[in-house]
Amino acid sequence: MTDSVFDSKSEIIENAEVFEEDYTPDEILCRDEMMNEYVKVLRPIYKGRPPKNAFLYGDTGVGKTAVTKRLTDQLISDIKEQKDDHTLVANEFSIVSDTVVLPHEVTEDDDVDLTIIQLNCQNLPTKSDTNSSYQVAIAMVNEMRHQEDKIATTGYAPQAVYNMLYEEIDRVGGTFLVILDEVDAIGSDDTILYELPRSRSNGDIHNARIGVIGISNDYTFRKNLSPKVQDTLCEREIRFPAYEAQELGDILAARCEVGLVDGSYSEENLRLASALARRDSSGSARKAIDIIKRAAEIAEDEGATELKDTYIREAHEDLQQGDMVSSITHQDNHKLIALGALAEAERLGQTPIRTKTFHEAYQKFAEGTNTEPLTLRGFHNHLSRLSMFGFVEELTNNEGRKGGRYNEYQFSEDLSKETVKEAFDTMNDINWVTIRIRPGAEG
Ligand SMILES: Nc1ncnc2c1ncn2[C@@H]1O[C@H](COP(=O)(O)OP(=O)(O)OP(=O)(O)O)[C@@H](O)[C@H]1O
Repeated sequence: MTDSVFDSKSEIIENAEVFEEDYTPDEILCRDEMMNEYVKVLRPIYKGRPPKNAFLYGDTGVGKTAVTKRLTDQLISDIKEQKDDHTLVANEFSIVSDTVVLPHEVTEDDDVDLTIIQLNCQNLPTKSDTNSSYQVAIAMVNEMRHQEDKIATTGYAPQAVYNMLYEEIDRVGGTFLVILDEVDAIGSDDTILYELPRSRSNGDIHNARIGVIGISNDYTFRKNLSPKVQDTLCEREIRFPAYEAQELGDILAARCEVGLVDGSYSEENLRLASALARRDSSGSARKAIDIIKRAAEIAEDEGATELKDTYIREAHEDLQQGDMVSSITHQDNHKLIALGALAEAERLGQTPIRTKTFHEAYQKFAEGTNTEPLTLRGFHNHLSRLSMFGFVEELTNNEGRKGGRYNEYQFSEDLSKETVKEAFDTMNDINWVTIRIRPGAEG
């Protein structure tokens, strides 16, 4: 037996893969209704009829991707089975980063050729609003080309890219299912979403039929789509509601049964993890699974052979902290600078801090980051948002005639100056500034 420092004294995690993001569970629980709807969308493909378009929406972690993966896998295997007296040729596509291409199945029976291309629009090379449809088209062209024929992500006229895309689609032929995950990331230029479903009726392609499935957790995106896209893409809509705590418990129980050592956890542990996930993520299975995974790791580090509620609470706090860091990094520069200035104020023992002093601290921090500071009024708008988002707490004081009414600010219970600093440390485009604050700027 080896005696390694990397070994833990106890083992609770039996199969770590089942807690990874790309794991496909054996069974999708609590989503029967959505699966039934989804099957109706995919059924024409199985039957060799023209594919349908659909739009799936629901908050993060509610099973949109898991259900999609499960049903497309099943579609491929059922088509294979249906045609098992024909020759199947797996057409190898290379995989560009963050995109998944399921194998292209070519049967001798032309009407069931199926190519599934799945792209995560968030991971495309540019986030610029004006050309994301263009980037989707380029990514699709590259999915269908061999390494040496792939095209660059810039430099082509949009029409030239669409022509290449149609050429590739026609070359491969058959039925295409294009799944665009996080489709809202394509922004306001939704050209690709009406180009693709209409390409056959517009005479751009002749040998293929295309169905498009858009997946999003941004409800406003659907509303803002151009009417012609709404008509096609949203032909069918499938809404994925948040999971209830009980449903999260069922999903966790199934996951832990394969992932954790028998007898190392209790129903109560799972109930707590589900309740915490339900509370702060409005029902994300991903959150519930992450809590259990982290809690099991903490338990192993502690040398424990069983999960305890304290580990689950600790895991939850760790993850909250991570979520906080990432939501800070998504704020604009003025809000970041305001948070940095508040962290500095707290370090100097100046919190809660009055508005004018806070504004002065913000100005100093802004100067140190080479940012043009906002006036008190503009700054105040950002403060209101920070307090609305739950980063900052606004305290209203009333000292009557003597002192009047005034506001003071401090970090909310969920945020600390260390977390703000940690968030700054992860960002390359803004630096931390050490400032001095003149107390009593309010006069
Ligand atoms: N009904 C379910 N049964 C089993 N596991 C599930 C279920 N729903 C979600 N999961 C698991 O929860 C995690 C998140 O699910 P999924 O990726 O499908 O969410 P999503 O709705 O696509 O989220 P996002 O919008 O953030 O991409 C995955 O590990 C997935 O396997």
